[in-house]
Amino acid sequence: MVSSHVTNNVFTSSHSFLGVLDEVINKPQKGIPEMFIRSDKEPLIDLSMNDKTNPLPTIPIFDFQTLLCAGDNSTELHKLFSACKDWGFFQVVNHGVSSELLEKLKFEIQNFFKLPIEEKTKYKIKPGDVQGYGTVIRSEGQKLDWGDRFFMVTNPVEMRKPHLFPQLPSSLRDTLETYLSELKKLGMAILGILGKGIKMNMKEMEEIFDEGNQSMRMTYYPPCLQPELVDGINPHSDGSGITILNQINGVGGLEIKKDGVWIPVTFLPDAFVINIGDIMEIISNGVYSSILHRVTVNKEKERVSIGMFFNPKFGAEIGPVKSLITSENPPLFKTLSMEDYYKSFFSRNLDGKTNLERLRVN
Ligand SMILES: O=C(O)CCC(=O)C(=O)O
Ligand SMILES: [Fe+2]
Repeated sequence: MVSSHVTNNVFTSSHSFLGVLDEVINKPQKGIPEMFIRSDKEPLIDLSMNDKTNPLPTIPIFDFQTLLCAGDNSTELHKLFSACKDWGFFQVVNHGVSSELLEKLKFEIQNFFKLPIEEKTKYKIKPGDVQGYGTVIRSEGQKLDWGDRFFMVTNPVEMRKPHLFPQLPSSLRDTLETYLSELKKLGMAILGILGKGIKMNMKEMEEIFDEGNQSMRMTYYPPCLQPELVDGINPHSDGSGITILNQINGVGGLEIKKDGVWIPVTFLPDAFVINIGDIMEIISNGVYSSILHRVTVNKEKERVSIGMFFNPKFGAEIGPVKSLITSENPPLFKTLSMEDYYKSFFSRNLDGKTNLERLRVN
């Protein structure tokens, strides 16, 4: 059994599947294999309903530079805090990450997924692990997503697995390294701002996330002849504090569940989609919402995305922040170590909000 070389078996699994592209599309077979067909899938959104007279709501958009300069009681910050409560998702523009870097990243990631199977197999998730190329299979009959993904921990640097990040093609590795450091700055700034909305001082939030654990998932969603049968990614909430998602090639498909309705996240060039994860819902004692989202796939076009997950450091305790707890406002979630949190999170597949529900105080 191979386990993370730093932590004791918190990132564990049984075995894995490489990907749709190499195991399905590039092999002769008829129709969509049973293991991808979701009989319980909620129908795709009928976009013809999204007309000018009756448009679907769209997730809020913020200018990052404006947020940075905004006073604690400004309308702009209040709008942001409301977005985190009501939507759990927002987009940021003017974030300072250069278009050149984003273009380079797009080029490198697209090329990576086009590598021959032998190259990608080098990164395949090993038994007992959850990091690497592919999808973890935990049970017989498990349904698989119509997406090829590569997940790994990138920070702290000593937690990188020697056969993953350090072995990536050097041009991808260098570009990712720059991207990760740019996103770390952005992520920490956003976390600090979000802290203000729950009456935390910036120090408190920084202490939780500073030198934290960051991971990333790159996903390639191949086109599918019967998109209504499959999920690009099953409805889930993220286990992170926050996630910064980059819709690399501009092809949509991300949808979030708001007030019982699936709403598409529109693509905005050079914008990042930011969402609240389960850990932030816990820390904020339910003030901020970690929202269900899914990816639907497309008949003609492939979708490529990269998400970066910002988590507290190992050794941190997570639980509702003390400044929010009063006798009228008791803790809604348990307090636990990050290690126990990861054990619980990585022992299951992404599926609804099941992990968060387990951490709720009865
Ligand atoms: O590809 C996307 O748009 C979303 C991916 C996602 O939700 C995830 O990786 O957690
Ligand atoms: Fe997600």
